[in-house]
Amino acid sequence: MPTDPTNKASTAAPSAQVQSLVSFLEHEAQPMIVLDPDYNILAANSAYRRQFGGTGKPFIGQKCYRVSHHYDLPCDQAGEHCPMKKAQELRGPDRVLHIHHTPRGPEHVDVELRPIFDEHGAITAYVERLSTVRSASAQPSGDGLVGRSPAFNQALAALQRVAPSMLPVLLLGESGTGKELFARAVHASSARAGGPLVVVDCSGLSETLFESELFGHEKGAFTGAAVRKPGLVDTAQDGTIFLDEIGDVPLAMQVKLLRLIETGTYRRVGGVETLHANFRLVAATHKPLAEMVARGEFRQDLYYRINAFPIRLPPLRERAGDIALLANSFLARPSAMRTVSIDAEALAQLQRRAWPGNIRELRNVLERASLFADDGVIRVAHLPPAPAQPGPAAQAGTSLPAHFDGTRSELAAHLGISERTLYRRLKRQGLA
Ligand SMILES: Nc1ncnc2c1ncn2[C@@H]1O[C@H](COP(=O)(O)OP(=O)(O)OP(=O)(O)O)[C@@H](O)[C@H]1O
Repeated sequence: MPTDPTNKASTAAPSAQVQSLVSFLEHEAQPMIVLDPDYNILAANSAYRRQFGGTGKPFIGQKCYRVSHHYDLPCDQAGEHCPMKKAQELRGPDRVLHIHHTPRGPEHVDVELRPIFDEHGAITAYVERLSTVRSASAQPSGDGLVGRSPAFNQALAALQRVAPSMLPVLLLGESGTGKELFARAVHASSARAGGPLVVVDCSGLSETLFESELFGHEKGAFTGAAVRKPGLVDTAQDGTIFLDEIGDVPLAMQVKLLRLIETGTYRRVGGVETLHANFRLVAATHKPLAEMVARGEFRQDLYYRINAFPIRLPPLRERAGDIALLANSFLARPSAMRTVSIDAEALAQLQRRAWPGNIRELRNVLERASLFADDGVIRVAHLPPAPAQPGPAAQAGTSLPAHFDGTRSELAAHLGISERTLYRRLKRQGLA
């Protein structure tokens, strides 16, 4: 196999078995390396050399944990999951999501390791296949999901597993934790990425409105139905439907939703024809659905259907390690009118806050602070005063001010919550 001379280092000559493996892997489209059982990289195929080999540093003969992580110890001794350890124990393949150093900076990489056995059943080598994860960024990025903390990586690893399947996904997380962004990433990482993604906000929709929005209606189905209207299920053919705040679907509608999911069929309002749906379901809620089932507020059968693959999205306070990365991402957004940075003291203060409004609140605080940063640097003085740490009850539902002079969207921005969430809360308090 032709190897880059700069990447050669002294290592034992690979066995004939490993040599034939290497030539077999050379023209695989995905980056692959061959490792000995002592973590040494024996060979890399051309796709690996192209994608990961451009640092100018040698990697053949080097330890995999040095090259990919700049660690001096194997991953498991550095507090991470080591797929080689696991593959050795299982005597089979293991897969893990890691952040690797690459010529482009840190990147999320999906790593799969397979052991290679000799005729006596001993492991002689491992083949590692690497796929760069495109649905999230481990360095500041102008758009999409960013994050690299263990709590974020866990949710991302789950997303990577489920996205290519047709399984329904349930995203569970507080307001502003990125449920919609995750739903978009599930769609974009699936085989349906070329199809539509239809977002349905289930909160604030009455039963009849929900039904006609979802299933559409025939001409004359009800007063005002002057023409036949296709429903969101029609629009989502060959794509994904994202049911946001599924916990708000009225009980009577839950039966129809269940039938749609179970049989893949539905009828327009006022129609007799049975239509066939073809969509992948992603649902989200900030509500404790299991408790709602116990209280009879949510149908158990529907819950089991949608809960096939739950992913918990961590609140920002559980991923404070991502605050600098998120802040630098928001400050680098193309919407920013000029380049603004944040000083270390202001950043440290942001890292100590509780963030009941999660990432949305962080984004709003930074946008506001940018307007005060006349010399292009956000300092502590530009941040809104840190609110007293709220108790758990207050955290569950940011309390609304008694009086506010401004529009609904200004009030939402002021509270660091979405307009949708504000509407829900106003409704709950009988104000909407
Ligand atoms: N991991 C992330 N990286 C970058 N931006 C993020 C991330 N997660 C969320 N955001 C941003 O935070 C804001 C809130 O995200 P999103 O609307 O997806 O949250 P949500 O959980 O659906 O909120 P709600 O329940 O209130 O509708 C958006 O501006 C989104 O772009």
